Amino acid sequence: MKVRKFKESTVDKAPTILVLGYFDGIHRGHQALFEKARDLADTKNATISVLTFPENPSIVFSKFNENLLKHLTSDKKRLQLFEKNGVDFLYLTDFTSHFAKLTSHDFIENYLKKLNIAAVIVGFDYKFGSDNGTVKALSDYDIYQIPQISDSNEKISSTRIRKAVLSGDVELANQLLGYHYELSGLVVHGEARGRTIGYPTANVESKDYQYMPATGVYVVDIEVAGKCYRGMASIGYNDTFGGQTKTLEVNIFEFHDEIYGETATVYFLKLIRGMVKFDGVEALITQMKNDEKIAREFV
Ligand SMILES: Cc1cc2nc3c(=O)[nH]c(=O)nc-3n(C[C@H](O)[C@H](O)[C@H](O)COP(=O)(O)O)c2cc1C
Ligand SMILES: Nc1ncnc2c1ncn2[C@@H]1O[C@H](COP(=O)(O)OP(=O)(O)O)[C@@H](O)[C@H]1O
Repeated sequence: MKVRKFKESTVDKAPTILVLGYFDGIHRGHQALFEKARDLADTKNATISVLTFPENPSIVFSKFNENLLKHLTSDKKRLQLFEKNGVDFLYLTDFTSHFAKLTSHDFIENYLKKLNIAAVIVGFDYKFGSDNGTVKALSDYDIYQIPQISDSNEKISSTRIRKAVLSGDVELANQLLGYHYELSGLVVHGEARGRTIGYPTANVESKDYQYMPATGVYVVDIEVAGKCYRGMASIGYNDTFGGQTKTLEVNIFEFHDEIYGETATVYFLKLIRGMVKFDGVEALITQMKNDEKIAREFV
């Protein structure tokens, strides 16, 4: 897959199936658009292109809050998902005040007409341009609008997945994403307490703007130095010890190595329970033994 800033001089000239949208998470609803794109690319002997934005368009329209910078995936994972879904060319354009003022007609003239389009694919609710143009504005193209995909009679959407992650329902998030919700980060030093209670934990600090699942204890898989292990994670303030900062920590099963400075990827599989402020360390250890049993048995 080639990733480019959208410019007339950088667009590929071969016939292409153009998929339009923002695609936070590239969830099962989004994946349906790419399935159609692959079908059409085969029959029309065309490439697949996506024209999208690196950041959330709401930044231009809404009062700022930090969540506007967050995504369901890291930038790296987002690229991997586009590639896995068959995208050949990813064209990025910044969603700015100037961009937001373009009408649907301007967008077609300045962007679509620069590409050699064999077909256009959009989602069921696609609107574009300052005039809120619909697919009718794209009727000069071979245009496909993909119907909404539901799960448990409810639309699959980035908003629904975001809510599931923030409430700790990572199983629902995973089911709607079609893959496991993940966070990557550097393994850093904590209080060096974990080893003294028989449960060393790799403290994972992410530099990506992503949603952190709700505080609690989770069954996870963790990838470190190219290998994947089962583990159990804690997200919280280590209330039992009066901790002040929120950490993501993973006790990794069948693992005995020093990994400070390594990059680890944590895949969230299931919420086990909420965080508890225990009266003493013994009660915490007893609870962690139980968490371990659940995490080891989870399939
Ligand atoms: C599976 C698991 C469950 C945990 N549950 C709790 C909990 O309920 N309450 C709590 O205060 N800390 C909990 N912790 C966090 C521990 O307090 C923390 O890992 C320990 O203090 C070590 O911290 P350190 O990495 O800074 O040395 C849990 C940690 C793990 C790995
Ligand atoms: N099974 C394991 N799970 C997690 N970390 C482990 C494990 N075995 C060894 N380690 C190492 O020990 C460190 C965690 O020990 P811990 O006492 O909790 O210290 P810290 O407070 O610095 O996290 C990890 O960062 C890692 O380098």
